[in-house]
Amino acid sequence: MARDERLCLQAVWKAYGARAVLRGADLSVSAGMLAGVVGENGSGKSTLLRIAVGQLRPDSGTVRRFSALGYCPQQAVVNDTLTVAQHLRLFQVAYRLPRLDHAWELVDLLGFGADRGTRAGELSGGTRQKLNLTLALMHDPPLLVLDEPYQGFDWDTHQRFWHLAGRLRARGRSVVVVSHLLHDLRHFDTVHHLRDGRLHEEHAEHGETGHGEGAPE
Ligand SMILES: Nc1ncnc2c1ncn2[C@@H]1O[C@H](COP(=O)(O)OP(=O)(O)OP(=O)(O)O)[C@@H](O)[C@H]1O
Repeated sequence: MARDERLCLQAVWKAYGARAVLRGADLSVSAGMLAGVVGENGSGKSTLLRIAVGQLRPDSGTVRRFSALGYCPQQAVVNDTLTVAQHLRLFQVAYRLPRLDHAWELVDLLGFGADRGTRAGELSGGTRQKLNLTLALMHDPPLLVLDEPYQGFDWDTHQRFWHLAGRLRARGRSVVVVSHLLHDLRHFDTVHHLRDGRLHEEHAEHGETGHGEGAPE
């Protein structure tokens, strides 16, 4: 095990019927690391993340997690009949959190406090995604696995997300993000390109997150 490793996938294979999606994928993420997973549509990024968090079993290979995690799935898993505030209280119980201060800070940072009393089924797509992300982050776990977490975010919120990711990294959290956006690659410490079922690490030019993005604290 590498020093401070939080997540380790080795030789992971996964097929759906005859279609082999993952063919020996390896991924290692350490503490304080912001890792990007990129690849074409259908290359298997969500499959890889679902295996990484234990939602899906690989056909073969090993998956090891060395800490609690927060998972933001591509599709928000929320109950349309519950309000934003009710979701936070429900997850407070699930995560056994004494307080919701951090959760409400995230709501403020992502800018959807005005929707605290709105039912999830009546939220806009972007705001629903803000709730999805808040539910993954509110217990402040050491490992975060985020599948296109900013879908539908406006530009300002998108920038705030990267500022937040930079703060998490600075506090030693490990963050894995699936991204489609070329201009986001500069934020990552390592970029892992999923191609033909395997991850190819490409060296990030520079990690800029948290350094002068201009988003407020
Ligand atoms: N439950 C499933 N049953 C059968 N095939 C599946 C299933 N889930 C995914 N697939 C197929 O596996 C391949 C990889 O899907 P996956 O969602 O992991 O890709 P992705 O890289 O996340 O795609 P996108 O960029 O479009 O989100 C696709 O061809 C998809 O159709």
